[in-house]
Amino acid sequence: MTVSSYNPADPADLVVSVEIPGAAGTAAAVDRARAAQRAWSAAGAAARSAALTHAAEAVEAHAGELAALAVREVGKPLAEARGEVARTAAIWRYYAQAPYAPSGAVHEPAAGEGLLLTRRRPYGVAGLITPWNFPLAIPSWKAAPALAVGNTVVLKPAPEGTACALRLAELAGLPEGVLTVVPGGAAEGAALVGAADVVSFTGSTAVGQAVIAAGTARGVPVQAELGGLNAAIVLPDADFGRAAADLAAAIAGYAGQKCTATSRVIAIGDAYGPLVEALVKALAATVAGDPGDPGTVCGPVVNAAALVRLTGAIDSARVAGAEVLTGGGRVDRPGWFVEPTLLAQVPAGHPLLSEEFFGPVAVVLPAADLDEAVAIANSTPHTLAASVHTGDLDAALAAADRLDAGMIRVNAPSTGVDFHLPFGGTKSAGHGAREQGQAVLDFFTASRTVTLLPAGPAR
Ligand SMILES: NC(=O)C1=CN([C@@H]2O[C@H](COP(=O)(O)OP(=O)(O)OC[C@H]3O[C@@H](n4cnc5c(N)ncnc54)[C@H](OP(=O)(O)O)[C@@H]3O)[C@@H](O)[C@H]2O)C=CC1
Ligand SMILES: O=C(O)CCC(=O)C(=O)O
Repeated sequence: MTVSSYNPADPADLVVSVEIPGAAGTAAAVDRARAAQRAWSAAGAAARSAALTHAAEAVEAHAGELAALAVREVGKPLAEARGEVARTAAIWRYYAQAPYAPSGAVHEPAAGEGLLLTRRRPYGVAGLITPWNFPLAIPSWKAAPALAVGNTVVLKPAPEGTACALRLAELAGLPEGVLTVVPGGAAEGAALVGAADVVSFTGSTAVGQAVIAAGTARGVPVQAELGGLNAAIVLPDADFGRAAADLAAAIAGYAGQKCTATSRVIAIGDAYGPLVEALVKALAATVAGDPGDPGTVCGPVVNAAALVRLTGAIDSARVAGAEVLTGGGRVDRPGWFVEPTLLAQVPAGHPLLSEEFFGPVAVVLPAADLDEAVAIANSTPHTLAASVHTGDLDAALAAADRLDAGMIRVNAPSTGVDFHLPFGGTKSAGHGAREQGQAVLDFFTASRTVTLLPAGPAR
């Protein structure tokens, strides 16, 4: 059996087709990773740091090639693909410092002599299941911290991002068994969850819940970053031109295929009219088309199924009485392209208001005041990211305090978060420890408490 990926802008272009190992082959890859783990952990901080630095340098040295591969394999517009490559190198460099970070603390005993130590130890093999939308950065922000603290890694990328993951691992050039890519689909993913010592997943809510259940039943730690139904709140005092530019980027950048993309725009009071006018203009002016063109903002969606799902949702909303303010159809060119789209008056109960669609499509909703806007934003289990647009810092902080979203950006697109801070959502948007930053180093290690008493005869 094989897995293949195709160019979303030119579906006749087969990017890669590789053999997949099946469940047994995946379990064998985990065994090999487990055999390599002791030496990797024992190699010491300097060796692991040097290996991660080498990975960063290799990514930088092949930046143009990797960006072109992301354009071709997942349809990421060139400017964003270049940004993702730079972010990928920065992630490996950032975690190259982690092996030198303190791995615990020293405490005084509650009574008597001795020493109490806490020490973080690697679990063994980290099983990583990654999506196609950040085919270089997400594998890196899971693998680099897992490796830094002494785990070895088996990575199962989404089929659509297979070539990117394979090339990334090749360039990283880590010792045999330390970073293994297992191409494949659900069988390989499930086998990895069934064998790894710690599991990190990013993808859809439905698959994530299956991964959480399977990993938790085995008693291994599971971290899952799942879908978002992200809200942007615009107050009447906002600069509508600036807010519209930020929102258009968050709705249509990379065709809305980011878990942090904005899909609900909530305009408070008098903001509604001018904001809608500015946003329609900004979305209509968004450059949609060839992802290889450096000026393109909105490329194709990832595959034919995504195209059908998105155009079907827009059509069904229209039939149910929604108004299409801009876009609403396919971009007139071969490939899987959807126009940047804004809808108003989407009736309550329509799936666009409750499900992650992962496309360049948003709905605009009115709210009487900040209380109502926050209530609308929080009225979903998929609370990952949010943005607030206002010149009133007090209002922004009040909103940030009350929004359920795990990541809130003020006067900025909801997308584009920093890699050195905790990343994740609340409710159904996330499970387990946060990704990224220093927080994830705890996730990839188990704490040991060690009590040391003086040797010799009892005193
Ligand atoms: N939060 C985010 O960043 C992302 C969210 N998504 C959301 O998910 C939707 C579907 O995208 P998709 O890429 O198919 O993501 P999925 O979550 O459906 O799949 C992710 C990966 O998990 C594999 N898998 C399927 N079943 C299992 C299982 N039981 N155990 C372990 N692994 C399994 C899939 O294999 P196979 O492909 O063979 O099913 C795939 O490789 C998108 O439209 C979007 O809404 C997608 C990407 C990122
Ligand atoms: O918006 C970002 O910077 C990151 C988005 C992301 O991690 C995702 O879509 O999975």
